[in-house]
Amino acid sequence: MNEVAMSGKDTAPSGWRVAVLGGGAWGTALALAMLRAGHFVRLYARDPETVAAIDRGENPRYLPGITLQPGIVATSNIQATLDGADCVLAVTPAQSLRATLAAAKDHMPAGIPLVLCAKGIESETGALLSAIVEEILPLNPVAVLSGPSFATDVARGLPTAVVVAARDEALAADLAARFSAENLRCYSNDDLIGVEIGGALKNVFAIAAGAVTGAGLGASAQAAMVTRGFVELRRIGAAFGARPETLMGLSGLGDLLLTCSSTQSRNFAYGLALGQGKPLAGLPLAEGVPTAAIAARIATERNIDAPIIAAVAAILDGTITVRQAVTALMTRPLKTETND
Ligand SMILES: NC(=O)C1=CN([C@@H]2O[C@H](COP(=O)(O)OP(=O)(O)OC[C@H]3O[C@@H](n4cnc5c(N)ncnc54)[C@H](O)[C@@H]3O)[C@@H](O)[C@H]2O)C=CC1
Ligand SMILES: O=C(CO)COP(=O)(O)O
Repeated sequence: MNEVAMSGKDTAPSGWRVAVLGGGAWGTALALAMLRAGHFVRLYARDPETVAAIDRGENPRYLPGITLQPGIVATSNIQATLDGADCVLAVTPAQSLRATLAAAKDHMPAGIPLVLCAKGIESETGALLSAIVEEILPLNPVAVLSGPSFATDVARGLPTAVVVAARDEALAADLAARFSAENLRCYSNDDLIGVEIGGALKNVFAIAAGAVTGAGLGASAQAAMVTRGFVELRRIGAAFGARPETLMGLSGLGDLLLTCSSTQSRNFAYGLALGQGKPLAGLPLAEGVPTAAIAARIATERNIDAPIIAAVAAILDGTITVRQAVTALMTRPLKTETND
């Protein structure tokens, strides 16, 4: 039976014209969240079938079983989506962000905020997604929305807390206030890089957590991996200038807690299949796959000790098995517990 997405705020949509780029699970869920927060929502999906489905009030490919509340204006015309927008949410996968922004560039109203909702690092260049926005759209302030938030939970209107970050504290606070609704609580943060890195790297450890579970290594191994993984996340974050306390928050620790413990996470599910030796072809998007390889390269280049990230990258490129990775991690020279 279909479950009707709940409506949060009762306010008439006197709000912003919000343009959502991306008609997948997260783009559609955020479009619903923006409707509930009182905004007018246009959504760009490149696939006409997705547009037709959203017009019918569903997105069965990406959000099966969820009925969309009316109000999302979907189109495959990116210019029409962006025309007159007050704010843009970029919700295509990290490795597609550059292409999405290139398509948006000529139609982007100057000065309006671009809110990154994808989680990853560009695998070819090692660029953070915010750097790609600043390169392609230098006239648009960049913000990031991140934190523990499964698209299906948000689409169903279940209580969720996220963080909205921008370098300009006032912009972050304004966006957080405008995006919040009864069941979406948005905190603000001026540590753009910290919030971005937390979301990008947690996916790598979600894959590792899934692999540990899939290989039947036990709950103790799982806890050890997530804890030591969090140390690696903070080391890489520090190298990019993230504030340590940011990574203790929703984007970072919060998202690790969620995605390292739930088969609802596509990254965890990907790792689970890896650990069980099951086929990987055809699995849904797992952003941690391309990000693991580039994060491992960044760690090597910057001389950051990140053995779990290196192990995930090596498992994914087929150099070692999950079992071999675990043996290598367990037999590293003993050392003092350093947590930074
Ligand atoms: N699904 C979730 O629960 C959450 C996802 N995210 C992040 O949001 C991002 C998107 O994820 P999902 O929407 O879940 O993925 P998805 O796989 O459900 O959908 C991705 C959508 O992007 C479209 N797309 C891909 N390349 C494109 C391009 N070049 N131009 C236009 N459209 C393109 C696809 O056609 C598809 O509609 C990822 O970085 C993910 O980590 C963040 C929080 C929650
Ligand atoms: O980022 C997410 C929840 O915060 C979604 O995680 P997955 O992409 O692993 O499903």
